[in-house]
Amino acid sequence: SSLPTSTVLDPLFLYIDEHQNEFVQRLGEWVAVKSDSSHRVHWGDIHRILNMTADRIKEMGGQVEFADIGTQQLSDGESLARPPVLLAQFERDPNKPTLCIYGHVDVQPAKKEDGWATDPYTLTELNGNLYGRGATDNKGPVLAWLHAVETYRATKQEVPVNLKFIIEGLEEIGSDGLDELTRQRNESFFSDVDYIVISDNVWVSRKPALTYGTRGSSYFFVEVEGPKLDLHSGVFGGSVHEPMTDMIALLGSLLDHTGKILVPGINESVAPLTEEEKKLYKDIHFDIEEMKKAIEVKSFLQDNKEEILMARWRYPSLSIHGIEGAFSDSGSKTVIPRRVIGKFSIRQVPNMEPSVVERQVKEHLQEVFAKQKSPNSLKVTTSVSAKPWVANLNDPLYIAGRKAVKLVFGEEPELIREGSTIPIANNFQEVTGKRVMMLPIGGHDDGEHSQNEKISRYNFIQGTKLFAAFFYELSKLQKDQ
Ligand SMILES: NCC(=O)N[C@@H](Cc1c[nH]cn1)C(=O)O
Ligand SMILES: [Zn+2]
Ligand SMILES: [Zn+2]
Repeated sequence: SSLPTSTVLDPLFLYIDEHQNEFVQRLGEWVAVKSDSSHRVHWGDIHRILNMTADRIKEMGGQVEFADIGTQQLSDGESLARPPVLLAQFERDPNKPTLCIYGHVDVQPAKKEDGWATDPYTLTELNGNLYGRGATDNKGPVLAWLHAVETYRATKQEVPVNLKFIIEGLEEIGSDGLDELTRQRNESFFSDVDYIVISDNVWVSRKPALTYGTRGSSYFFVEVEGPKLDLHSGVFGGSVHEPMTDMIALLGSLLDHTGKILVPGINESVAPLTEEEKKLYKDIHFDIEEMKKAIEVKSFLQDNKEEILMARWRYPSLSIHGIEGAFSDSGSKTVIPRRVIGKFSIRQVPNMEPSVVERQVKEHLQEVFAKQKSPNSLKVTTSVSAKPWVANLNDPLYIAGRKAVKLVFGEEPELIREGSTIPIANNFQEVTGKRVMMLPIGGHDDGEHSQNEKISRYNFIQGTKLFAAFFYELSKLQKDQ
């Protein structure tokens, strides 16, 4: 509309402020659903949260479809039907641009005994923060989008863009099946989409941000199998090749104490740093001391802000996550585990190619294992295989994002990248050819994947306003062109 901005947005912002307790309550209902995708026992809860999402969309007049995405091969050898992907759309006006919003409603695992201060599945408000698994990753932001739509409807204003939603339940384990669905629906669901926006990451400081890059990821399982049963270390220690000893040699060969990946070929494929790119890091707000305090570490692997951010965003990293089968309870069991599975992942950046990285890692591990001269068996498998994503910052989508941030937060957004992975981001951009932007609302200290994950009430509510303002700015973009 040609109405002044404040005439359109003020009633929306007022509604959001006045209904914030309902919005928080709804987030509580969503957080209470244990939709942890890492284990099949919780997949029923993924179906439940997808149904709850569909119900909200239907209540607001949207049409929903549950798209089948096949079966998942599980680590125990069985296969299981994947929870479907929720595709939704609202009434279409050919004169409006079409925005497709992607999000996920599955979560990382969480147990109170991992060290949470509150029950992870009971949303708990403390000092302005809403604690609970999925509060920021990614139930809070998905709900904020839906609340932005609700706000337009409740204040009797037309949503100024056509809206589509893609909501999935397997993001945290790599979004398997969604790439294929994207290809299948490229000529149908995606054909009239102009823009794709994702809000599944966090700011890097107290300043709001727009995100133009994410790292890719490959996840590795290294299995070493030896004796038929676990053995007594007093009887067999010193006379058998222990699977765990092989495992330590394998995992210990992957990176050095500076964080440098030692797998041959990996670092050589990283895109060189240009002077222009280097400049982008200078003005980013990132307080090293505050971050050290927040996560209680004495130092980082790098010494200055630019190097820390580059290590997070534009260089690869390798993290070792765990060893399945290793004795990990408290106490002092004197066992030789018969079979152990090491788990690690490599975050990837332009111009790395996951399939090449996976081959390089397998060859490296086989070489190290051969030197062990062990009779045990080695098996290396992979999952996730997600490419990095980088957008063009000059895309008009970023102009609308900038304006919306300015309207709600009164300041320019920081232009940032993200160290974590949205597996489908690159796929959306490459397969559909549509413009993709990330518009985060989570705070820099939200602790995604950690104990005590949270989103602040401020970010959740201002984030809802940001999304409402973004619809408006996106529609103006088209008219101004
Ligand atoms: N908020 C995005 C996110 O946390 N994504 C996961 C995706 C992933 C990568 N490997 C397995 N899952 C992440 O860990 O980055
Ligand atoms: Zn996420
Ligand atoms: Zn996540």
